[in-house]
Amino acid sequence: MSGVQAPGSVGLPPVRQRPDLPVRARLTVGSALILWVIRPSWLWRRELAAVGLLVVLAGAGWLVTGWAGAVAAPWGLALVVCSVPVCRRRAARTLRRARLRRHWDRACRFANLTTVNDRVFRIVRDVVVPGGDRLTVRVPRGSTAGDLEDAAETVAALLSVREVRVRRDSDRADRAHVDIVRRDPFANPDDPGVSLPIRWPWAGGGPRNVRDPIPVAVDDMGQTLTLKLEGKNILLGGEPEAGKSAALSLLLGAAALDPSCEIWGADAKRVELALWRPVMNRIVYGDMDQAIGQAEDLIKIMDQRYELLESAGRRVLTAADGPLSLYVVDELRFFTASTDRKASKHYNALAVDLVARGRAARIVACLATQKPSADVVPSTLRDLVGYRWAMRCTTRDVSDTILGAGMASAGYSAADIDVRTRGVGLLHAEGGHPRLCKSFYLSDNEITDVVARGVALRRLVGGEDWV
Ligand SMILES: Nc1ncnc2c1ncn2[C@@H]1O[C@H](COP(=O)(O)OP(=O)(O)OP(=O)(O)O)[C@@H](O)[C@H]1O
Repeated sequence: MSGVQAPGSVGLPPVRQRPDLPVRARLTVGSALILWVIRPSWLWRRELAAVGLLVVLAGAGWLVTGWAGAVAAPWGLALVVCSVPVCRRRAARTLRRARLRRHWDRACRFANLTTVNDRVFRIVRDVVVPGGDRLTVRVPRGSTAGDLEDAAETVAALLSVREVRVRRDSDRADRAHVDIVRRDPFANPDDPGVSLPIRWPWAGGGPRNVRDPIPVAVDDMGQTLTLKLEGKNILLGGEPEAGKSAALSLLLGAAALDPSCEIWGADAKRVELALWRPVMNRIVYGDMDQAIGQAEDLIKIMDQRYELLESAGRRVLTAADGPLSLYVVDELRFFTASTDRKASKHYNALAVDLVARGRAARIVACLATQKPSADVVPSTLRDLVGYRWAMRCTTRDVSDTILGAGMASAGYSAADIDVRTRGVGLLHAEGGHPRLCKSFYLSDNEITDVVARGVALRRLVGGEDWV
């Protein structure tokens, strides 16, 4: 029998063998019962309770009407549970949950995660999400969330799932959050070559406040991800057709639905922002001089806002001081690395200034580019951006230029994204870790509808005297 314990026979002998402890424990009848009968049965308690209930019913039926009742009573209950949808769902959920806990227990034991007292990471909460299961587990005494994180790959193999992710609870060291990723929620089982669009939750609603968290994507566990634009800038990169413009259109949609928001755009390809034109304050296409003029005008507005702050003796602009200005650039490369090098140098200096000083002046830059290399996105510009969103990239290096150096080696590479799942990328917000997600999608018809509502809202509000 394996198991060791310090001298003395009080308490439960450890099941896991610890070679550094010299004395083998003597299993008493009580401790053997706990280890080999009570604890394993506890994991089957729901099933045992169900069987017990059926046996009691059969006994009661036998007492009342004999054998006919003994057969009819348990079958009757089973029939009721199966035919009433609420009962059926509850029973299925309970059995599924019990099975998950048994599999989890067994995986932890095989992954050598038991403590010397035969304890494992205990599930305290489990939620079924589209990508699999999201658990909160209690860390047993003597272990840390890091132990589970180190064994995540072993646990994933034991559970036969795609991936197991572990995150320590930020408030409690004895709690960890575990994502059991069972399937790819972005895959289209009917036609893997077609990326199924996910409808944007704000597509059909009324006016919005652009300062609220904007839903932009769904992560691979089915959770909605939001971005708060105020005080931030965003850089989107990825190979052609990866879904950058589709992601940008969500930010444009949010801005369009907030009549107090100003939208400025620069679109080298003309067609990407064309649909948004009716709600835009100013748009330039592939013209360097116009793009420079537009950036200079935005800088003038920024300076005016800082002057307003200075004269008011304040440091923070509020919504009452003026609109939030969204500066959207689709295909940044055209402006930052054009054939006219002098003009591009000038534009780069303006763009860096806008991104660096614009945040406090309520100017938010959203920059999209196919090629985020150093010659296209000056590193000074890239380092100032709070949100980085890497759609599928051709190489790990390109992915790193968007997300930050070392991210690919840390396991976050947009080059690993399936080429068929358009709109899937890694979204990295300051202070967090990149999250695999798929952006919501606005079809051309939906964009037209959002724009029409944006125009109507602007007409309603009209006549405001902003700085
Ligand atoms: N979130 C999404 N859901 C479903 N399909 C998407 C999604 N995002 C993009 N797509 C599909 O991918 C196509 C290309 O998207 P998009 O134009 O946004 O790519 P892009 O990266 O801007 O391309 P380019 O760099 O050539 O401008 C879209 O027409 C659409 O069919």
